Amino acid sequence: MEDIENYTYVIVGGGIAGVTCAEHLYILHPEAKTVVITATSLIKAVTNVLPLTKTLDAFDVEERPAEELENNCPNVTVVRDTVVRLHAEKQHVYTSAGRVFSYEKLCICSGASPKLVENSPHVVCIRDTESAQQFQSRIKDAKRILIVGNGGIATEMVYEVTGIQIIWAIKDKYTTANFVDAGAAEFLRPELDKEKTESITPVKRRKYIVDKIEGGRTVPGGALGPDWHTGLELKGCHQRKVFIETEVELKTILEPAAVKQYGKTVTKLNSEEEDWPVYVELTNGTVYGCDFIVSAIGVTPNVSVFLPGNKLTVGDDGGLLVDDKMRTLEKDVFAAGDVCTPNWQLAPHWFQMRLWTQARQMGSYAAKCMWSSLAQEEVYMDFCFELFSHATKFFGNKVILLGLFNGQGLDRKYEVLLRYTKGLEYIKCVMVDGRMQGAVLIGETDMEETFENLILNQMDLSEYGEDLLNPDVDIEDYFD
Ligand SMILES: Cc1cc2nc3c(=O)[nH]c(=O)nc-3n(C[C@H](O)[C@H](O)[C@H](O)COP(=O)(O)OP(=O)(O)OC[C@H]3O[C@@H](n4cnc5c(N)ncnc54)[C@H](O)[C@@H]3O)c2cc1C
Ligand SMILES: NC(=O)C1=CN([C@@H]2O[C@H](COP(=O)(O)OP(=O)(O)OC[C@H]3O[C@@H](n4cnc5c(N)ncnc54)[C@H](OP(=O)(O)O)[C@@H]3O)[C@@H](O)[C@H]2O)C=CC1
Repeated sequence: MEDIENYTYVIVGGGIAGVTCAEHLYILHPEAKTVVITATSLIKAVTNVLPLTKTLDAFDVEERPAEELENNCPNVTVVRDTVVRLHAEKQHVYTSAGRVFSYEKLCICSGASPKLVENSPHVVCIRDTESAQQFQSRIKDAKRILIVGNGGIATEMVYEVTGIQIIWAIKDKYTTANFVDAGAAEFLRPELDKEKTESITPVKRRKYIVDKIEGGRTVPGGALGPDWHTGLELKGCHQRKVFIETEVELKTILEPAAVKQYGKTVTKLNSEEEDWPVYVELTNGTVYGCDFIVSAIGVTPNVSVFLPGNKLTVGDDGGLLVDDKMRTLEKDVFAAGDVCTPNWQLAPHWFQMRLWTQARQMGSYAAKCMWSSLAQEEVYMDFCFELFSHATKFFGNKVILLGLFNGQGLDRKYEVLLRYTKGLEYIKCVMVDGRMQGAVLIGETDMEETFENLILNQMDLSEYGEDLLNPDVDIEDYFD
Protein backbone atom coordinates (compact mmCIF):
# COMPACT_ATOMS: atom_id res chain seq x y z
CA MET A 1 0.00 0.00 0.00
CA GLU A 2 1.47 3.33 -1.11
CA ASP A 3 2.00 5.98 1.54
CA ILE A 4 0.54 8.99 -0.26
CA GLU A 5 1.24 12.62 0.61
CA ASN A 6 -1.73 14.79 -0.36
CA TYR A 7 -1.43 18.34 -1.64
CA THR A 8 -3.78 20.73 -3.41
CA TYR A 9 -1.01 21.98 -5.67
CA VAL A 10 2.13 20.08 -6.69
CA ILE A 11 4.81 21.94 -8.62
CA VAL A 12 7.80 20.14 -10.16
CA GLY A 13 10.90 22.34 -10.45
CA GLY A 14 12.56 25.04 -8.37
CA GLY A 15 13.55 27.33 -11.26
CA ILE A 16 11.95 30.69 -11.92
CA ALA A 17 8.76 29.23 -13.36
CA GLY A 18 8.17 26.84 -10.43
CA VAL A 19 9.05 29.31 -7.69
CA THR A 20 6.96 32.12 -9.22
CA CYS A 21 4.05 29.70 -9.55
CA ALA A 22 4.35 28.72 -5.85
CA GLU A 23 4.61 32.36 -4.72
CA HIS A 24 1.51 33.32 -6.68
CA LEU A 25 -0.45 30.34 -5.41
CA TYR A 26 0.37 31.51 -1.90
CA ILE A 27 -1.13 34.93 -2.70
CA LEU A 28 -4.20 33.49 -4.41
CA HIS A 29 -4.88 30.49 -2.20
CA PRO A 30 -2.91 30.76 1.06
CA GLU A 31 -4.91 28.09 2.89
CA ALA A 32 -4.17 25.41 0.28
CA LYS A 33 -1.22 23.05 0.71
CA THR A 34 1.41 23.45 -2.00
CA VAL A 35 4.58 21.41 -2.51
CA VAL A 36 7.51 22.26 -4.77
CA ILE A 37 9.50 19.14 -5.66
CA THR A 38 12.88 20.05 -7.01
CA ALA A 39 16.09 18.21 -7.80
CA THR A 40 18.47 20.72 -6.16
CA SER A 41 18.73 22.32 -2.75
CA LEU A 42 18.86 25.85 -4.13
CA ILE A 43 15.89 27.51 -5.74
CA LYS A 44 15.51 30.68 -7.78
CA ALA A 45 14.16 33.96 -6.42
CA VAL A 46 13.27 37.09 -8.36
CA THR A 47 14.39 40.32 -6.68
CA ASN A 48 14.69 44.05 -7.45
CA VAL A 49 11.83 44.11 -9.95
CA LEU A 50 11.89 47.38 -11.89
CA PRO A 51 9.12 47.91 -14.45
CA LEU A 52 10.61 49.34 -17.67
CA THR A 53 7.42 49.36 -19.75
CA LYS A 54 3.95 47.81 -19.57
CA THR A 55 5.26 44.41 -20.65
CA LEU A 56 8.92 44.61 -19.65
CA ASP A 57 10.45 44.35 -16.19
CA ALA A 58 14.10 44.39 -15.25
CA PHE A 59 14.84 42.10 -12.32
CA ASP A 60 17.58 40.08 -10.70
CA VAL A 61 17.43 36.37 -10.23
CA GLU A 62 19.25 34.96 -7.23
CA GLU A 63 19.75 31.50 -5.86
CA ARG A 64 18.38 31.03 -2.37
CA PRO A 65 18.06 28.15 0.08
CA ALA A 66 14.70 26.45 -0.25
CA GLU A 67 13.77 27.38 3.35
CA GLU A 68 13.46 30.98 2.27
CA LEU A 69 10.52 30.15 0.01
CA GLU A 70 8.92 28.22 2.89
CA ASN A 71 9.41 31.18 5.25
CA ASN A 72 7.98 33.67 2.77
CA CYS A 73 5.08 31.46 1.76
CA PRO A 74 4.03 29.41 4.82
CA ASN A 75 1.66 27.19 2.81
CA VAL A 76 4.56 25.97 0.64
CA THR A 77 6.74 22.94 1.41
CA VAL A 78 9.88 22.37 -0.65
CA VAL A 79 10.94 18.76 -1.14
CA ARG A 80 14.41 18.04 -2.44
CA ASP A 81 13.82 15.03 -4.67
CA THR A 82 13.58 14.04 -8.33
CA VAL A 83 10.28 13.18 -9.95
CA VAL A 84 10.62 9.96 -11.90
CA ARG A 85 7.05 9.30 -13.03
CA LEU A 86 3.63 10.85 -13.46
CA HIS A 87 0.42 8.82 -13.29
CA ALA A 88 -2.02 11.44 -14.51
CA GLU A 89 -5.10 9.25 -14.19
CA LYS A 90 -4.42 8.61 -10.50
CA GLN A 91 -3.20 12.24 -10.06
CA HIS A 92 0.07 10.98 -8.56
CA VAL A 93 3.72 11.85 -9.02
CA TYR A 94 6.46 9.48 -7.92
CA THR A 95 9.97 10.45 -6.84
CA SER A 96 13.35 8.74 -6.90
CA ALA A 97 13.26 8.50 -3.09
CA GLY A 98 10.11 6.39 -3.38
CA ARG A 99 7.67 9.09 -2.25
CA VAL A 100 4.24 9.49 -3.81
CA PHE A 101 2.47 12.84 -3.98
CA SER A 102 -1.16 13.25 -4.94
CA TYR A 103 -2.39 16.53 -6.40
CA GLU A 104 -5.56 18.32 -7.30
CA LYS A 105 -3.58 20.50 -9.72
CA LEU A 106 -0.06 19.80 -10.97
CA CYS A 107 2.27 22.27 -12.66
CA ILE A 108 5.30 20.87 -14.50
CA CYS A 109 8.10 23.47 -14.43
CA SER A 110 11.04 21.14 -15.04
CA GLY A 111 12.91 23.48 -17.38
CA ALA A 112 15.21 22.29 -20.13
CA SER A 113 18.65 20.76 -20.66
CA PRO A 114 21.37 21.96 -23.01
CA LYS A 115 21.68 20.22 -26.36
CA LEU A 116 25.13 18.82 -27.04
CA VAL A 117 26.93 18.97 -30.39
CA GLU A 118 28.32 15.58 -29.49
CA ASN A 119 28.43 13.52 -26.33
CA SER A 120 32.17 13.65 -25.60
CA PRO A 121 34.39 14.44 -22.60
CA HIS A 122 35.85 17.23 -24.76
CA VAL A 123 32.48 19.01 -24.91
CA VAL A 124 31.13 21.24 -22.13
CA CYS A 125 27.91 23.20 -21.81
CA ILE A 126 26.55 25.74 -19.36
CA ARG A 127 23.16 25.48 -17.71
CA ASP A 128 23.39 25.64 -13.93
CA THR A 129 25.88 26.70 -11.24
CA GLU A 130 27.56 23.32 -11.30
CA SER A 131 28.28 23.35 -15.04
CA ALA A 132 29.49 26.98 -14.81
CA GLN A 133 31.90 25.92 -12.07
CA GLN A 134 33.19 23.06 -14.19
CA PHE A 135 33.70 25.44 -17.09
CA GLN A 136 35.69 27.77 -14.83
CA SER A 137 37.99 24.99 -13.68
CA ARG A 138 38.69 23.88 -17.27
CA ILE A 139 39.30 27.32 -18.67
CA LYS A 140 42.03 28.42 -16.30
CA ASP A 141 44.69 26.25 -17.99
CA ALA A 142 43.28 26.62 -21.50
CA LYS A 143 44.81 28.56 -24.37
CA ARG A 144 42.07 28.04 -26.91
CA ILE A 145 38.42 27.02 -26.94
CA LEU A 146 36.01 26.45 -29.79
CA ILE A 147 32.42 27.61 -29.23
CA VAL A 148 29.61 26.19 -31.33
CA GLY A 149 26.29 28.09 -31.38
CA ASN A 150 25.10 31.58 -32.15
CA GLY A 151 22.63 32.43 -29.41
CA GLY A 152 22.64 33.92 -25.95
CA ILE A 153 25.28 31.76 -24.25
CA ALA A 154 27.83 31.89 -27.08
CA THR A 155 27.44 35.67 -27.36
CA GLU A 156 27.93 36.24 -23.65
CA MET A 157 30.80 33.77 -23.36
CA VAL A 158 32.75 35.23 -26.27
CA TYR A 159 32.61 38.60 -24.54
CA GLU A 160 33.18 37.53 -20.95
CA VAL A 161 36.06 35.10 -21.32
CA THR A 162 39.48 36.73 -21.33
CA GLY A 163 43.08 35.64 -21.80
CA ILE A 164 42.27 33.02 -24.40
CA GLN A 165 41.92 32.38 -28.12
CA ILE A 166 38.31 31.74 -29.06
CA ILE A 167 37.15 30.17 -32.28
CA TRP A 168 33.47 30.97 -32.63
CA ALA A 169 31.82 28.63 -35.13
CA ILE A 170 28.39 29.82 -36.26
CA LYS A 171 25.80 28.50 -38.70
CA ASP A 172 24.79 31.94 -39.87
CA LYS A 173 26.42 34.74 -41.87
CA TYR A 174 26.67 36.99 -38.83
CA THR A 175 26.99 36.71 -35.04
CA THR A 176 24.20 36.57 -32.41
CA ALA A 177 21.68 35.76 -35.13
CA ASN A 178 19.24 34.27 -32.63
CA PHE A 179 18.72 37.71 -31.14
CA VAL A 180 19.71 40.47 -33.56
CA ASP A 181 20.04 41.31 -37.26
CA ALA A 182 23.22 41.69 -39.28
CA GLY A 183 23.35 45.48 -38.75
CA ALA A 184 23.14 45.19 -34.99
CA ALA A 185 25.79 42.46 -35.03
CA GLU A 186 28.06 44.81 -36.94
CA PHE A 187 27.35 47.57 -34.40
CA LEU A 188 28.32 45.27 -31.53
CA ARG A 189 31.31 43.68 -33.24
CA PRO A 190 34.14 46.13 -32.29
CA GLU A 191 33.72 45.18 -28.62
CA LEU A 192 34.83 41.66 -29.43
CA ASP A 193 38.37 42.54 -30.32
CA LYS A 194 39.03 44.33 -27.06
CA GLU A 195 40.88 42.59 -24.22
CA LYS A 196 38.81 43.26 -21.13
CA THR A 197 40.94 44.59 -18.30
CA GLU A 198 38.72 43.21 -15.53
CA SER A 199 37.83 39.56 -15.73
CA ILE A 200 35.48 39.74 -12.79
CA THR A 201 32.84 42.44 -12.63
CA PRO A 202 32.59 43.65 -9.04
CA VAL A 203 29.08 43.22 -7.65
CA LYS A 204 27.55 44.00 -4.30
CA ARG A 205 26.53 40.42 -3.73
CA ARG A 206 26.95 37.10 -5.43
CA LYS A 207 23.90 36.05 -7.30
CA TYR A 208 24.83 32.43 -7.76
CA ILE A 209 26.19 30.15 -5.12
CA VAL A 210 27.86 26.98 -6.26
CA ASP A 211 25.74 24.16 -5.02
CA LYS A 212 27.73 21.28 -3.65
CA ILE A 213 28.41 18.78 -6.39
CA GLU A 214 25.59 16.33 -6.17
CA GLY A 215 26.73 12.91 -7.31
CA GLY A 216 24.35 10.95 -9.48
CA ARG A 217 22.03 13.87 -10.22
CA THR A 218 20.58 13.31 -13.66
CA VAL A 219 18.73 16.60 -14.13
CA PRO A 220 20.44 19.98 -14.16
CA GLY A 221 19.72 22.59 -11.51
CA GLY A 222 17.81 25.78 -12.26
CA ALA A 223 19.08 27.66 -15.32
CA LEU A 224 21.45 30.54 -14.87
CA GLY A 225 20.73 34.05 -16.11
CA PRO A 226 22.52 37.16 -17.36
CA ASP A 227 24.93 37.29 -14.45
CA TRP A 228 26.00 33.66 -14.80
CA HIS A 229 29.62 34.76 -15.21
CA THR A 230 29.57 37.03 -12.15
CA GLY A 231 32.02 35.86 -9.53
CA LEU A 232 33.63 33.33 -11.84
CA GLU A 233 37.23 33.69 -12.95
CA LEU A 234 36.82 33.17 -16.69
CA LYS A 235 40.41 33.71 -17.72
CA GLY A 236 42.60 31.44 -19.76
CA CYS A 237 46.38 31.47 -19.79
CA HIS A 238 46.98 33.14 -23.16
CA GLN A 239 46.21 36.36 -25.00
CA ARG A 240 42.62 37.05 -25.99
CA LYS A 241 41.74 36.84 -29.66
CA VAL A 242 38.44 35.95 -31.28
CA PHE A 243 38.28 34.15 -34.65
CA ILE A 244 34.86 33.80 -36.23
CA GLU A 245 34.03 31.00 -38.64
CA THR A 246 30.70 31.74 -40.34
CA GLU A 247 28.23 29.42 -42.09
CA VAL A 248 29.69 26.28 -40.59
CA GLU A 249 28.65 23.51 -38.27
CA LEU A 250 30.68 20.95 -36.38
CA LYS A 251 31.38 17.96 -38.60
CA THR A 252 33.39 15.78 -36.27
CA ILE A 253 35.51 15.77 -33.14
CA LEU A 254 38.92 14.16 -33.61
CA GLU A 255 41.38 12.78 -31.09
CA PRO A 256 45.02 13.75 -31.84
CA ALA A 257 45.80 10.23 -33.05
CA ALA A 258 42.96 10.38 -35.58
CA VAL A 259 44.27 13.65 -37.02
CA LYS A 260 47.59 11.92 -37.71
CA GLN A 261 45.98 8.69 -38.89
CA TYR A 262 43.74 10.41 -41.44
CA GLY A 263 46.41 12.97 -42.43
CA LYS A 264 44.16 15.95 -41.65
CA THR A 265 45.61 19.40 -42.31
CA VAL A 266 45.25 21.50 -39.19
CA THR A 267 44.68 25.25 -39.63
CA LYS A 268 47.22 27.26 -37.64
CA LEU A 269 46.27 30.49 -35.95
CA ASN A 270 49.81 31.38 -34.91
CA SER A 271 53.28 30.50 -36.11
CA GLU A 272 54.25 28.07 -33.36
CA GLU A 273 51.17 25.90 -33.41
CA GLU A 274 51.29 23.09 -30.88
CA ASP A 275 49.62 19.79 -30.20
CA TRP A 276 46.12 20.10 -28.82
CA PRO A 277 44.07 17.80 -26.58
CA VAL A 278 41.32 17.69 -29.23
CA TYR A 279 40.66 18.72 -32.83
CA VAL A 280 37.45 19.79 -34.52
CA GLU A 281 36.61 19.44 -38.17
CA LEU A 282 34.02 21.95 -39.36
CA THR A 283 31.65 21.41 -42.28
CA ASN A 284 33.79 23.69 -44.49
CA GLY A 285 36.65 21.21 -44.04
CA THR A 286 38.73 23.39 -41.71
CA VAL A 287 40.36 21.55 -38.81
CA TYR A 288 41.27 23.41 -35.61
CA GLY A 289 42.98 22.24 -32.45
CA CYS A 290 41.70 23.47 -29.09
CA ASP A 291 41.66 22.62 -25.38
CA PHE A 292 37.94 21.89 -25.36
CA ILE A 293 34.64 22.62 -27.13
CA VAL A 294 31.69 24.59 -25.75
CA SER A 295 28.28 23.49 -26.96
CA ALA A 296 25.83 26.42 -26.87
CA ILE A 297 23.24 25.28 -29.38
CA GLY A 298 20.02 25.69 -27.42
CA VAL A 299 17.98 23.50 -25.13
CA THR A 300 15.67 20.49 -25.04
CA PRO A 301 12.70 20.61 -22.64
CA ASN A 302 12.88 18.15 -19.69
CA VAL A 303 9.77 16.10 -20.48
CA SER A 304 10.90 12.48 -20.57
CA VAL A 305 9.79 11.40 -17.09
CA PHE A 306 6.29 12.81 -17.56
CA LEU A 307 5.35 11.28 -20.92
CA PRO A 308 5.18 7.48 -20.47
CA GLY A 309 1.62 6.26 -19.93
CA ASN A 310 0.09 9.75 -20.13
CA LYS A 311 -1.74 11.70 -22.86
CA LEU A 312 0.71 14.61 -22.86
CA THR A 313 1.75 15.89 -26.28
CA VAL A 314 4.91 17.71 -27.28
CA GLY A 315 5.53 20.29 -30.00
CA ASP A 316 8.21 20.27 -32.70
CA ASP A 317 10.71 21.73 -30.23
CA GLY A 318 10.00 18.96 -27.71
CA GLY A 319 8.08 21.18 -25.26
CA LEU A 320 4.85 20.12 -23.54
CA LEU A 321 2.02 21.69 -25.49
CA VAL A 322 -0.17 23.95 -23.37
CA ASP A 323 -3.36 25.83 -24.21
CA ASP A 324 -4.23 29.43 -23.36
CA LYS A 325 -4.87 28.37 -19.74
CA MET A 326 -1.44 26.68 -19.48
CA ARG A 327 -3.18 23.27 -19.48
CA THR A 328 -1.67 20.18 -21.05
CA LEU A 329 -3.91 17.55 -22.58
CA GLU A 330 -4.04 15.69 -19.25
CA LYS A 331 -6.73 16.80 -16.83
CA ASP A 332 -5.41 19.03 -14.02
CA VAL A 333 -1.85 19.00 -15.39
CA PHE A 334 -0.41 22.42 -16.25
CA ALA A 335 3.07 23.37 -17.45
CA ALA A 336 5.10 26.59 -17.47
CA GLY A 337 8.53 27.93 -18.38
CA ASP A 338 11.20 26.35 -20.57
CA VAL A 339 9.51 22.93 -20.44
CA CYS A 340 6.37 24.06 -22.27
CA THR A 341 5.43 25.19 -25.76
CA PRO A 342 2.44 27.50 -26.19
CA ASN A 343 -0.20 25.94 -28.40
CA TRP A 344 -2.70 28.75 -28.44
CA GLN A 345 -3.51 31.38 -31.06
CA LEU A 346 -0.57 33.68 -30.38
CA ALA A 347 -1.03 37.46 -30.36
CA PRO A 348 0.47 38.97 -33.56
CA HIS A 349 3.49 40.46 -31.76
CA TRP A 350 4.30 37.73 -29.24
CA PHE A 351 6.18 34.47 -29.64
CA GLN A 352 8.03 32.14 -27.31
CA MET A 353 11.74 32.34 -26.59
CA ARG A 354 13.06 30.32 -23.68
CA LEU A 355 13.95 33.25 -21.44
CA TRP A 356 13.58 33.85 -17.74
CA THR A 357 11.15 36.73 -18.31
CA GLN A 358 8.79 34.34 -20.03
CA ALA A 359 9.42 31.61 -17.43
CA ARG A 360 8.38 34.07 -14.74
CA GLN A 361 5.34 35.32 -16.65
CA MET A 362 4.19 31.77 -17.40
CA GLY A 363 4.74 30.64 -13.80
CA SER A 364 2.61 33.50 -12.53
CA TYR A 365 -0.12 33.00 -15.11
CA ALA A 366 -0.16 29.21 -14.55
CA ALA A 367 -0.78 29.85 -10.82
CA LYS A 368 -3.81 31.99 -11.70
CA CYS A 369 -5.09 29.32 -14.09
CA MET A 370 -4.64 26.50 -11.53
CA TRP A 371 -6.36 28.44 -8.81
CA SER A 372 -9.20 29.63 -11.05
CA SER A 373 -9.92 26.12 -12.27
CA LEU A 374 -10.39 25.04 -8.64
CA ALA A 375 -12.30 28.16 -7.63
CA GLN A 376 -14.32 28.08 -10.87
CA GLU A 377 -13.37 31.69 -11.56
CA GLU A 378 -12.88 33.12 -15.03
CA VAL A 379 -9.32 34.07 -15.85
CA TYR A 380 -8.15 36.10 -18.85
CA MET A 381 -4.90 35.78 -20.76
CA ASP A 382 -2.26 37.92 -19.14
CA PHE A 383 -1.38 41.15 -20.94
CA CYS A 384 2.31 40.21 -21.08
CA PHE A 385 1.48 37.70 -23.84
CA GLU A 386 0.41 40.54 -26.13
CA LEU A 387 3.93 41.69 -26.96
CA PHE A 388 7.31 39.99 -27.01
CA SER A 389 9.74 42.08 -24.99
CA HIS A 390 13.21 41.27 -23.73
CA ALA A 391 15.88 43.38 -22.05
CA THR A 392 19.43 42.09 -21.94
CA LYS A 393 23.06 43.10 -22.42
CA PHE A 394 25.30 42.05 -25.27
CA PHE A 395 28.99 42.96 -25.31
CA GLY A 396 28.35 45.49 -22.52
CA ASN A 397 25.51 47.26 -24.39
CA LYS A 398 21.91 47.49 -23.21
CA VAL A 399 19.72 45.65 -25.72
CA ILE A 400 15.92 45.82 -25.87
CA LEU A 401 13.95 43.67 -28.26
CA LEU A 402 10.28 44.34 -28.91
CA GLY A 403 7.63 42.56 -30.97
CA LEU A 404 8.72 41.04 -34.27
CA PHE A 405 12.15 42.59 -33.86
CA ASN A 406 13.74 40.47 -36.56
CA GLY A 407 10.69 40.45 -38.82
CA GLN A 408 9.76 37.01 -37.47
CA GLY A 409 6.86 35.52 -39.45
CA LEU A 410 6.68 38.48 -41.86
CA ASP A 411 8.16 36.53 -44.74
CA ARG A 412 10.60 39.38 -45.52
CA LYS A 413 7.65 41.63 -46.45
CA TYR A 414 8.60 44.56 -44.26
CA GLU A 415 10.59 47.78 -44.33
CA VAL A 416 13.27 48.78 -41.90
CA LEU A 417 13.89 52.21 -40.42
CA LEU A 418 17.35 52.61 -38.96
CA ARG A 419 19.22 55.05 -36.80
CA TYR A 420 22.82 54.17 -36.16
CA THR A 421 25.53 56.09 -34.34
CA LYS A 422 28.70 54.05 -34.13
CA GLY A 423 29.61 53.17 -30.56
CA LEU A 424 26.53 54.92 -29.19
CA GLU A 425 23.19 53.57 -30.35
CA TYR A 426 21.48 51.32 -32.86
CA ILE A 427 17.75 51.68 -33.38
CA LYS A 428 15.86 49.55 -35.86
CA CYS A 429 12.11 49.56 -36.47
CA VAL A 430 10.35 46.87 -38.46
CA MET A 431 7.45 48.46 -40.35
CA VAL A 432 4.58 47.03 -42.40
CA ASP A 433 2.26 49.47 -44.21
CA GLY A 434 3.48 52.31 -41.99
CA ARG A 435 2.73 50.44 -38.77
CA MET A 436 5.45 49.35 -36.37
CA GLN A 437 5.77 45.58 -35.88
CA GLY A 438 8.97 45.33 -33.89
CA ALA A 439 12.10 47.13 -32.78
CA VAL A 440 15.70 46.58 -31.71
CA LEU A 441 17.10 49.22 -29.37
CA ILE A 442 20.79 49.09 -28.47
CA GLY A 443 22.36 51.65 -26.16
CA GLU A 444 20.66 54.16 -23.86
CA THR A 445 17.92 55.08 -26.34
CA ASP A 446 15.09 55.60 -23.85
CA MET A 447 12.60 54.71 -26.60
CA GLU A 448 11.26 51.44 -25.27
CA GLU A 449 8.03 52.78 -23.83
CA THR A 450 7.14 54.81 -26.89
CA PHE A 451 7.87 51.93 -29.24
CA GLU A 452 5.97 49.49 -27.09
CA ASN A 453 2.92 51.75 -27.38
CA LEU A 454 3.36 52.10 -31.12
CA ILE A 455 3.52 48.36 -31.63
CA LEU A 456 0.58 47.69 -29.35
CA ASN A 457 -1.72 50.39 -30.75
CA GLN A 458 -0.71 49.83 -34.41
CA MET A 459 -1.01 53.55 -35.18
CA ASP A 460 -0.50 54.47 -38.84
CA LEU A 461 2.86 56.25 -38.90
CA SER A 462 3.16 56.59 -42.69
CA GLU A 463 3.05 60.37 -42.60
CA TYR A 464 6.21 60.53 -40.48
CA GLY A 465 8.23 58.42 -42.90
CA GLU A 466 11.90 58.34 -41.94
CA ASP A 467 11.36 61.27 -39.56
CA LEU A 468 10.10 58.74 -37.08
CA LEU A 469 13.73 58.21 -36.11
CA ASN A 470 14.97 61.73 -36.74
CA PRO A 471 16.81 62.72 -33.55
CA ASP A 472 15.56 66.32 -33.94
CA VAL A 473 11.96 65.15 -33.74
CA ASP A 474 10.92 64.36 -30.20
CA ILE A 475 8.64 61.47 -30.99
CA GLU A 476 7.86 60.67 -27.38
CA ASP A 477 5.84 63.91 -27.24
CA TYR A 478 3.66 62.67 -30.07
CA PHE A 479 3.05 59.15 -28.99
CA ASP A 480 3.39 58.57 -25.27
C1 LIG B 1 23.96 30.45 -18.98
C2 LIG B 1 22.54 30.95 -19.18
C3 LIG B 1 22.31 32.30 -19.28
C4 LIG B 1 21.01 32.77 -19.47
N1 LIG B 1 20.82 34.11 -19.57
C5 LIG B 1 19.57 34.58 -19.72
C6 LIG B 1 19.35 35.97 -19.82
O1 LIG B 1 20.29 36.76 -19.81
N2 LIG B 1 18.08 36.41 -19.94
C7 LIG B 1 17.03 35.56 -19.97
O2 LIG B 1 15.90 36.03 -20.06
N3 LIG B 1 17.19 34.23 -19.89
C8 LIG B 1 18.45 33.72 -19.78
N4 LIG B 1 18.63 32.38 -19.72
C9 LIG B 1 17.46 31.48 -19.83
C10 LIG B 1 16.71 31.37 -18.50
O3 LIG B 1 17.62 31.15 -17.46
C11 LIG B 1 15.69 30.24 -18.57
O4 LIG B 1 14.81 30.46 -19.66
C12 LIG B 1 14.84 30.17 -17.29
O5 LIG B 1 15.62 30.20 -16.16
C13 LIG B 1 13.98 28.90 -17.32
O6 LIG B 1 13.34 28.76 -16.08
P1 LIG B 1 12.49 27.46 -15.74
O7 LIG B 1 12.00 27.64 -14.35
O8 LIG B 1 11.50 27.18 -16.80
O9 LIG B 1 13.53 26.25 -15.82
P2 LIG B 1 14.86 25.93 -14.98
O10 LIG B 1 15.49 27.15 -14.46
O11 LIG B 1 15.66 25.02 -15.85
O12 LIG B 1 14.32 25.12 -13.72
C14 LIG B 1 13.89 23.80 -13.80
C15 LIG B 1 13.93 23.20 -12.41
O13 LIG B 1 13.33 21.91 -12.45
C16 LIG B 1 14.16 20.98 -11.76
N5 LIG B 1 13.85 19.67 -12.33
C17 LIG B 1 13.98 19.24 -13.61
N6 LIG B 1 13.54 17.99 -13.75
C18 LIG B 1 13.12 17.61 -12.51
C19 LIG B 1 12.56 16.40 -12.00
N7 LIG B 1 12.34 15.32 -12.77
N8 LIG B 1 12.27 16.35 -10.68
C20 LIG B 1 12.47 17.42 -9.87
N9 LIG B 1 13.00 18.58 -10.30
C21 LIG B 1 13.31 18.66 -11.61
C22 LIG B 1 15.57 21.49 -12.02
O14 LIG B 1 16.50 20.98 -11.09
C23 LIG B 1 15.34 22.99 -11.86
O15 LIG B 1 15.33 23.36 -10.51
C24 LIG B 1 19.92 31.86 -19.54
C25 LIG B 1 20.16 30.49 -19.44
C26 LIG B 1 21.44 30.03 -19.26
C27 LIG B 1 21.68 28.55 -19.16
N1 LIG C 1 20.98 37.32 -22.80
C1 LIG C 1 20.05 36.39 -22.97
O1 LIG C 1 18.89 36.70 -23.16
C2 LIG C 1 20.44 34.97 -22.90
C3 LIG C 1 19.51 33.97 -23.07
N2 LIG C 1 19.86 32.67 -22.97
C4 LIG C 1 18.84 31.61 -23.13
O2 LIG C 1 19.35 30.40 -22.60
C5 LIG C 1 19.01 29.29 -23.44
C6 LIG C 1 20.27 28.56 -23.88
O3 LIG C 1 21.14 29.45 -24.63
P1 LIG C 1 21.87 29.00 -25.98
O4 LIG C 1 22.38 27.61 -25.83
O5 LIG C 1 22.78 30.07 -26.37
O6 LIG C 1 20.65 28.81 -26.99
P2 LIG C 1 19.97 29.80 -28.06
O7 LIG C 1 18.66 29.16 -28.34
O8 LIG C 1 20.03 31.22 -27.64
O9 LIG C 1 20.92 29.69 -29.34
C7 LIG C 1 21.28 28.47 -29.92
C8 LIG C 1 22.03 28.75 -31.21
O10 LIG C 1 22.68 27.58 -31.66
C9 LIG C 1 22.32 27.34 -33.03
N3 LIG C 1 22.35 25.91 -33.30
C10 LIG C 1 21.38 25.00 -33.06
N4 LIG C 1 21.81 23.76 -33.41
C11 LIG C 1 23.07 23.91 -33.87
C12 LIG C 1 24.04 23.02 -34.35
N5 LIG C 1 23.81 21.69 -34.41
N6 LIG C 1 25.24 23.51 -34.74
C13 LIG C 1 25.50 24.81 -34.68
N7 LIG C 1 24.62 25.73 -34.20
C14 LIG C 1 23.42 25.28 -33.80
C15 LIG C 1 20.95 27.95 -33.17
O11 LIG C 1 20.66 28.21 -34.53
P3 LIG C 1 19.13 28.03 -35.04
O12 LIG C 1 18.30 28.93 -34.21
O13 LIG C 1 19.24 28.44 -36.47
O14 LIG C 1 18.81 26.59 -34.84
C16 LIG C 1 21.14 29.21 -32.35
O15 LIG C 1 21.79 30.21 -33.06
C17 LIG C 1 18.21 29.85 -24.58
O16 LIG C 1 16.87 29.66 -24.27
C18 LIG C 1 18.56 31.34 -24.59
O17 LIG C 1 17.49 32.13 -25.06
C19 LIG C 1 21.16 32.31 -22.73
C20 LIG C 1 22.12 33.25 -22.52
C21 LIG C 1 21.83 34.66 -22.59
